Amino acid sequence: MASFRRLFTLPSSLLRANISSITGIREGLGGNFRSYNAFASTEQTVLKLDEVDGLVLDGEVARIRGEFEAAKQGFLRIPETVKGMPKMNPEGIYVNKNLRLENIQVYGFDYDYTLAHYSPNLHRLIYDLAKEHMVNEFRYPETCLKFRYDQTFPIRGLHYDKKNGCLLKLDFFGSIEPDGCYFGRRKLSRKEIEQIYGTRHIGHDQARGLVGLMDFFCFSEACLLADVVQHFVDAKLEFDATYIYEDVDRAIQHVHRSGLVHRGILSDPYRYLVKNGQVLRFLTMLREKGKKIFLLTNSPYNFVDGGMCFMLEDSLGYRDSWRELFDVVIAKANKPEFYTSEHPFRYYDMENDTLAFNKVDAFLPNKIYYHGSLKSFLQITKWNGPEVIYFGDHLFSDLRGPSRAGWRTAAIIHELENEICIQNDDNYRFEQKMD
Ligand SMILES: Nc1nc2c(ncn2[C@@H]2O[C@H](COP(=O)(O)O)[C@@H](O)[C@H]2O)c(=O)[nH]1
Ligand SMILES: [Mg+2]
Repeated sequence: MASFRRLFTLPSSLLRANISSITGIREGLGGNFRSYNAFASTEQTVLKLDEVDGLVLDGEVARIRGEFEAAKQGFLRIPETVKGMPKMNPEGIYVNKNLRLENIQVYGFDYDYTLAHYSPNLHRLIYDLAKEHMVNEFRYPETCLKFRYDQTFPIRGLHYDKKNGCLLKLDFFGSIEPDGCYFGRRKLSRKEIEQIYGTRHIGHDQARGLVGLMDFFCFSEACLLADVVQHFVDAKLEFDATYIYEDVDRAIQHVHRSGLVHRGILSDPYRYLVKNGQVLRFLTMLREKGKKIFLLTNSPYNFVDGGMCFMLEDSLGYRDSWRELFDVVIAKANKPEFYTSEHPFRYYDMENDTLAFNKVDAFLPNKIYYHGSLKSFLQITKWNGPEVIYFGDHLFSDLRGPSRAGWRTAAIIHELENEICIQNDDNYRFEQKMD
């Protein structure tokens, strides 16, 4: 209805006339117009107006009808123009720089949220594990166990303000979005935002107290931060927003570093992992075209192996064959430091779950390597920056670091699919047209 209203820019006099007339008719004619919708049935309303003696003068009715017809014609013209605008493919690949794929000889992939995709159940798992850790290890009140992950709450790219305890959505220029400031689970009004921050713009000093929650894994953290703040607010207890951040962050780190989350995912892969047959088709096609392929992930090997076997089990011949798709597999790479450090690679012994001590000066097929650095990677592979493209989801770990190294990058932006669907929707397009 909102879009219809916007599109249908009736002159205010007409609107006023209609609304008051409808009221009059309702009162006067009892139930005749009970199901009236002020906008959907405007024409009907106007047609009836001149039949109601004494309510509106004939001249006024003619004027209203004229204005209505003009507005209606304007409305009818718009779809034709808008219809001509091409719709975008939500599953498409979009470029912001020219890229000749024939010049790309090497394809690199991140693992989590790039090759492997997860259901929202994963956020719930991380949230629950971290919450339990805070209660069991940091002695947060047992009532915190009642917290439930709310998948409608977080989005990517929020900032937590360690000084004030607010979650912020900043725009491109570093200003707080009007609807984008939450204290606990409560959205703050513009006035409240101004009381805390002075203006909507975040200055240098304030920015120092912000921590970015940049990737998909951070959804759980954002929600848990908000819920813990809300807990203290509800309990009318004083709290330090920095300590809340530190506790939540430590709990989240524990969940990842201890491998709790990885074991949780592999214990019930159907619940967490999303199978996608196109991945294998794409990798196979690259191999057939003679491209080199590498996997560079921060995840531990066993976790990646379990996930890849699960995702490709229906299409691959035998269990371990996914590794044959890759020329090089690097796990626990410690991105983004990988791009700037000088760490050597270590050979990972899959059988014994141990790391070898000897120097790595070649990548052998079907072997796994840990840690390392971009510098060693380039020395060993001799792959040139511009002939490499790296696919990833994380702004710093997968996009900024590699770009600085001269690689081409491809960002996996899940949100775009939904954004494009919204932008393709006629309601949205009509609204834009009228603004
Ligand atoms: N220690 C932390 N590990 C984290 C955190 N968030 C995610 N992760 C882990 O990183 C990898 C992501 O790997 P990639 O394939 O996308 O490079 C995955 O194993 C996560 O469990 C964190 O905040 N701290
Ligand atoms: Mg990733």
